Amino acid sequence: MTVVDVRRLAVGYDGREILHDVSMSVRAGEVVAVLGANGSGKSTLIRAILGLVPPMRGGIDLFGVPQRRFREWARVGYVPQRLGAGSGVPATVGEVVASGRLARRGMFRPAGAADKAAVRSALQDVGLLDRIGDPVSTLSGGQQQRTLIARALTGRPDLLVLDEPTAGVDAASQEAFAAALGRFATDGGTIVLVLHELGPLRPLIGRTVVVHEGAIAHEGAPPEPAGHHADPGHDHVHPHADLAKAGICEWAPADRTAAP
Ligand SMILES: Nc1ncnc2c1ncn2[C@@H]1O[C@H](COP(=O)(O)OP(=O)(O)OP(=O)(O)O)[C@@H](O)[C@H]1O
Repeated sequence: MTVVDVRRLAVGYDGREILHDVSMSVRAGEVVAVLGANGSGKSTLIRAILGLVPPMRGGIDLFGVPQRRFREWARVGYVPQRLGAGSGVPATVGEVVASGRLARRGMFRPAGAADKAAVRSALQDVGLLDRIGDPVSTLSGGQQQRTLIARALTGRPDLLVLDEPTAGVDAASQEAFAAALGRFATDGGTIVLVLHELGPLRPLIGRTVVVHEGAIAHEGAPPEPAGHHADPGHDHVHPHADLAKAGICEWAPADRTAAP
């Protein structure tokens, strides 16, 4: 089954087109990483898939249904880039994660035993159960990201969409993150995520898609780590040396593979 089908999509903001002609599809159970230079439109593609930015042209189907008619949003979990520092909301970790159940249970029905169990299980999954009662503001950036993935997991989605979930996240959190995503994928979940570096997520990724100049410039299996690139700290995304050489993949030469 095709979970996400994007066809000849054009999207932009205020009439300025960012993505001109993007086609990609993701089958059930796939884990697809979206790569590309800063500003290439990766987040815009993710937002379009989630229905947060309307298409200018082209079409998007979710679970075989045209997006404008799609209503089963509880099947889709979203992990945004950041919690939003200084949002001023003194929510606890447990409350943030519980908010991921709202789409499932409806806004006005009180949380039941199943909701509470799902929250605890999702927090257990990301290694933060002991922080359930703490304000999220007291967590590190990586722990906040883990809270967001627990929030997405607690809604028991079929599709998880994540926007640079590991950017600037400490190694322990990245590992916990990778483990939680791995369990989700093993259980048959579908994942689309924007990444700068494959890092500990590399073993999970089945396919990479490179966005460049508003279109998909390359699609393929993730690169195997080789030589010094396999060393810790050198696990950077540079699968497309040919694109880099041709000058159409500007992020590839900008990675830090040349560092000692
Ligand atoms: N809400 C918005 N309104 C207007 N322009 C926007 C908006 N969001 C993004 N853009 C512009 O769209 C382009 C693509 O941005 P987008 O965030 O999709 O890129 P990205 O590939 O995710 O970048 P990064 O890797 O830096 O997160 C950029 O030029 C950006 O300035």
